[in-house]
Amino acid sequence: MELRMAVTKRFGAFDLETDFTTSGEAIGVFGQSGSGKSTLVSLLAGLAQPDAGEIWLDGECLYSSSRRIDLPPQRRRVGIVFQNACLFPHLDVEANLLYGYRRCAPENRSIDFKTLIGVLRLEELLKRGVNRLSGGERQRVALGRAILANPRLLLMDEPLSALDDSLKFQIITYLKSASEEFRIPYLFISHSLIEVRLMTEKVLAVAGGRITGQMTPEQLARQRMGQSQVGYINLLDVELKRRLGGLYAYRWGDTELFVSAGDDAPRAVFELSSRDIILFKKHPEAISARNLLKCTVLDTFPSGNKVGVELGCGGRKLVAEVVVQAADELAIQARSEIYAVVKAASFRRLG
Ligand SMILES: Nc1ncnc2c1ncn2[C@@H]1O[C@H](COP(=O)(O)OP(=O)(O)OP(=O)(O)O)[C@@H](O)[C@H]1O
Repeated sequence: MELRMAVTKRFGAFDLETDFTTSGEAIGVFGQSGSGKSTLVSLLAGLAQPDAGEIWLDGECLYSSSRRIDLPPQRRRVGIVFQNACLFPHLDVEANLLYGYRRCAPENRSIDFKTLIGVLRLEELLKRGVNRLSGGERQRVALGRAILANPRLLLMDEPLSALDDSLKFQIITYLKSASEEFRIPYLFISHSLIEVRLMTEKVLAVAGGRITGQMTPEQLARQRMGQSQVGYINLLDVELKRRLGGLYAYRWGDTELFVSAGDDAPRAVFELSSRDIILFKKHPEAISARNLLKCTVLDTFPSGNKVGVELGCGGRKLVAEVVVQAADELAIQARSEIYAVVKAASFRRLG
């Protein structure tokens, strides 16, 4: 997918002005509340009109003020999933889904209904009224309806914001697998850095109605680490090995991690703040913390008044942070060996 948006739009005191080109299959739009993310979505989908400029999607002009082009929403082939599923309350799940098909020109109806309901696990819900669905089920139906219209681009505008944390991370799996299965690229709009890191491979950062940069989610996370209350959040994808009394042992790359907040699910994602990792130059003796990880320093980078330390650990990476004096005392530099110590209680389960 290739998108170019060079547009201006003024709403009272707020003015949006963008001039960017981006390409990819999983792109994030990240910014604080009021930065202009939803305005971008509306302009791209044709729900609002720019004051001036041009919008191009995959080589087709959707909007041009100078050439007087303004394709109506249904001809843009851009699907949207909003924060609140916006389903038709008087229709059941199946009828809501089939509405997506009706929005699609017959020559573009290439999404197989059965495959879709399989991917989104909606088989059992087809005859249910949408008012009797949970928040997560409603979002799966909204996603299915948008996909059945076979859009060339799916806009997901804060699709997880209205969901509980535990549900959010289940829905992420559906969003990603449906987009991959049906090869539909997406723009994922969110003010949550964690969501953007889990969902996208490239991010457009938005602030005050401007695109302030394009970067990888990892670069964005490091950029924001210094200003964040919680430092850098490591995301660890783990597999359950065994239970040990009150602890759970997980495989993370080639490393075994001991976690107190585990459960019996075979796979999980845990968060670990860079501030909960203590670094030792030498192997410490007799410690109460359950995780002692032998690491190699891969990189160091400034982060506010601290130093970010990227560690290689059993084939995976972790980011820790230390104050400048500690970095000097420990002589932390690329390729040096170091021990990272983490308490079993420092991991927080996502989902
Ligand atoms: N239809 C409108 N009329 C007047 N002002 C609007 C309209 N739509 C958006 N705005 C204003 O434009 C600015 C950007 O809003 P927008 O919804 O795009 O931000 P956002 O980044 O999506 O925020 P949020 O994450 O809270 O949804 C806000 O100041 C908002 O009040």
